[in-house]
Amino acid sequence: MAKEPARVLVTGAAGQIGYALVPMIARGVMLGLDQPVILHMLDIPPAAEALNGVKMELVDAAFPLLKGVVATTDVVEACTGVNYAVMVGGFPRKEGMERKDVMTKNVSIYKSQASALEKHAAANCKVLVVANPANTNALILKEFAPSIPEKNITCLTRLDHNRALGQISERLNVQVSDVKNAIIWGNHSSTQYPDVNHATVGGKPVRELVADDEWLNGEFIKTVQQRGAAIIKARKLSSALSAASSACDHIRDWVLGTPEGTWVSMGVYSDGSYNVPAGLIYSFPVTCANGEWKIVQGLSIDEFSRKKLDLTAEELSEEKTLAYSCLS
Ligand SMILES: NC(=O)c1ccc[n+]([C@@H]2O[C@H](COP(=O)([O-])OP(=O)(O)OC[C@H]3O[C@@H](n4cnc5c(N)ncnc54)[C@H](O)[C@@H]3O)[C@@H](O)[C@H]2O)c1
Ligand SMILES: O=C(O)C[C@H](O)C(=O)O
Repeated sequence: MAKEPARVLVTGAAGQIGYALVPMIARGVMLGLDQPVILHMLDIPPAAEALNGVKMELVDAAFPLLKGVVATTDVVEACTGVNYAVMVGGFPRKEGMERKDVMTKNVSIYKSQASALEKHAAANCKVLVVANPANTNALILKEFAPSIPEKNITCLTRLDHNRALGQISERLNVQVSDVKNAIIWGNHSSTQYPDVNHATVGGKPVRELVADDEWLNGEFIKTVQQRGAAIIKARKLSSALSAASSACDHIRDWVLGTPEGTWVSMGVYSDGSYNVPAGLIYSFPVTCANGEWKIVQGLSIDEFSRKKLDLTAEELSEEKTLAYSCLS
């Protein structure tokens, strides 16, 4: 029997990530090839015409899985009945800006959209925040939507995770699909810690295969941390196709499960695991089954890594304070 359509909200749908993301969702890349979808697309009034253009293209593409499109500038209409919410709406970082610079503009959006989601989304709606500062926007959304279970509110660090896999595959000249179990710890920012201490290729430790600790502890980390800025420098626009694709990876693995023996990175509400302060949205290694994520426990953390885990946690605590000061 055919499945009931799932309602998927994309905010900021007239923007560049939105434009890459909605056709992926309509093709089944996010929720599977047997899952019909109804897209709810939200943007702000100045983008209404462009949003309508995206809707026209979705109709023109005749996606078999797409059972309806709601394109609106009304946040209540956009949030009503949605099972998944991909929060992309906001102001992107431009060349020379740090993520903190977009804080003031973006956290207030997340406060007001939290209430709309809480009141109007379907019960058990799963939320993925993409817009920067992603971890802190997700935290604000969580705090201003207290009845949404905290396990349902996440942010995107899968792009950083995939970037780490990509860098290792290029360095070792192996298929990216053979590189497993990298970890992104912390903030989706330049303090994130891309950790390959537990990563493998064909079952062999990446650290042994690369055999160059200086590169792994230096250039590799920096490249992943700075990749967003490098894309902005090259394109004069921030990453979009890779962000959209990684958002699909994030939701797909969350809903359909991670493969046996594989973990991924997700920004989730910290429960204090690995001595990360509770009450932050922090990126951890997770496995997913039955629609729930679980932090991978028991990984060894050496002294080098400990410092990096703490540094990015400190930045997130500072962002939290700054976010609240922007809202008051
Ligand atoms: N977490 C990640 O890995 C990651 C990766 C890339 C980009 N990003 C972030 O994603 C966000 C979107 O990037 P983009 O390149 O698509 O930007 P964009 O400017 O092309 O699109 C953003 C869209 O959001 C809309 N918008 C603004 N305020 C809104 C509101 N209150 N409600 C609904 N929509 C609203 C804008 O009108 C615009 O259409 C940025 O914050 C960017 O920094 C995050
Ligand atoms: O770096 C940015 O501002 C854009 C995005 O977060 C990215 O990582 O590509």
